Amino acid sequence: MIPVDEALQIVLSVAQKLPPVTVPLHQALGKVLAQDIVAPDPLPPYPASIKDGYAVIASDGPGEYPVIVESRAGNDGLGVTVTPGTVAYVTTGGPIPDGADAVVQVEDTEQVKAPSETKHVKILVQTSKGVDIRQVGCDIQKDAVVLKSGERLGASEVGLLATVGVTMVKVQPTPTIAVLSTGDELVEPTIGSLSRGKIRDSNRAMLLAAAAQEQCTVHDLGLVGDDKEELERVLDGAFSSGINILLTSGGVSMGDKDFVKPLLEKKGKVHFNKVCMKPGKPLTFAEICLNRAENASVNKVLAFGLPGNPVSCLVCFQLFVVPTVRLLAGWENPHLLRVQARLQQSLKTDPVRPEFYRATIRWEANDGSGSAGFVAESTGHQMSSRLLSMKSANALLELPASGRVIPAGSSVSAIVISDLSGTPLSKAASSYDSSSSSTPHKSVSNEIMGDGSQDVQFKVAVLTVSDTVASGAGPDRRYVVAYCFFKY
Ligand SMILES: Nc1nc2c(c(=O)[nH]1)N[C@H]1C(S)=C(S)[C@@H](COP(=O)(O)OP(=O)(O)OC[C@H]3O[C@@H](n4cnc5c(N)ncnc54)[C@H](O)[C@@H]3O)O[C@H]1N2
Ligand code: MOO
Repeated sequence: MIPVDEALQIVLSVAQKLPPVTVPLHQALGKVLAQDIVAPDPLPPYPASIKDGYAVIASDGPGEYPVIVESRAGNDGLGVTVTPGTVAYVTTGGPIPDGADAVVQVEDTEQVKAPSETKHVKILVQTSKGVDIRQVGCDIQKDAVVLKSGERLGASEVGLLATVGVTMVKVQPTPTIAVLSTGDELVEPTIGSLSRGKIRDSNRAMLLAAAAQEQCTVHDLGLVGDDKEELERVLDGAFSSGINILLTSGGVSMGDKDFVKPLLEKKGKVHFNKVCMKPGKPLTFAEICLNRAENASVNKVLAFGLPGNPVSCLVCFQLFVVPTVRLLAGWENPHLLRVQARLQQSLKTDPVRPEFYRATIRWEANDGSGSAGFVAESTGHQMSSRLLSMKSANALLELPASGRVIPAGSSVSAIVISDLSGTPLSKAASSYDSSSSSTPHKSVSNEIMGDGSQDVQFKVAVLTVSDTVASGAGPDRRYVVAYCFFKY
């Protein structure tokens, strides 16, 4: 049995970043950039109005002026010059016509009954040069590096790519993962009534979901019985199909039909086959090198023999496979986030194996120490067969092996295993006290959860409404909004 840190170090030293690929913008979300992105033009590309109002010459001061042109977002004011004693109507984002050097917002003006055909307006305030004008390049300068190789692309980064006109982008791909379950006791989840000795396969669906959550491309290799030849045939097929990672579940312990380990030994190099951890002791890791005839390049498959117990299986996925996926996908730091959390109840530790204890952590204004911090609540009985203990867990508490009891209130290291933005709110933060406020507002989360339904689905349509964009004169950032609704 090797320690967890050592095992993870081995895995990460064997794993290698995948070669970059070029993808269209809509496939870039969540990927790591493999090139610097330079702005080919400034933003705004022309001096633009910050307000709906009138472009003026500041030194003209308050008074009544003819409106010589209307420069809406788009190109309406092109070729017209504002001369002393005249103004131009402008809308937010619209180009400032030549000659004007400030904008007076509509609220500081008054419409004048037209003395002639030309519209007139009364400017009520004294402004000064540059007011309410975005100068060329004030948001992004021409030739500025807006994104650097190695940065991960979220919604705002996708928006920046769109802004600078990058529609094909070089990124690190995410790995392709194949998943299979082994065990004669397993039947497909579609089976309604179970015959004696049979259970439904939870791990394959779970691992496929977990891999998809990490943005991997997934291959379902199905269910394989405890049949060595059949298992070897499926493994061979998987290895030659161009996958980066193979995940098997079950068949890695000491049973007479645990064929995964001997087969991985036959196919490649097994780096370790037991890790000192609870749960997950029989975790096996192997490196399979394949010479692919077409280009003679060596293709490497990282194979994880995950334990069959569902909790052990998913804990090993989190602790070992997630950092591996991140490394392959080019993350600078592939390690999982750790925070400190205070125990809500005392916990007995294992005398031999460090334990990764399933817990729900949440932020409290007073974590019990008098200061703000995370508190950790147990998800209940920690048997490695009890997947319910994993259900609401957003952290794995790292409990060192000592056999002793860690008292409630102690601060322990918690490995974050899910997006903390979904973390339950503390009572104080989530409750809406109607007596203390006359505002009829309720938090959205309270409203959604109030009727007990968590399965609320939203359909979101995103539309850009802009003359500037429609005329091709400005960037369309609807991707930024659209991608905010993707889970990744
Ligand atoms: N003599 C020993 N026996 C065991 C040891 C040991 O050290 N010596 N280790 C135990 C530990 S710890 C674990 S964890 C399990 C892991 O065993 P395997 O990885 O070989 O898994 P199986 O024996 O195939 O299954 C274990 C358990 O999980 C259920 N299972 C398996 N696959 C699935 C699936 N896809 N979906 C749902 N449930 C699944 C299976 O029915 C068993 O109940 O070994 C201990 N034994
Ligand atoms: O090591 Mo096992 O995964 O405890 O049940």
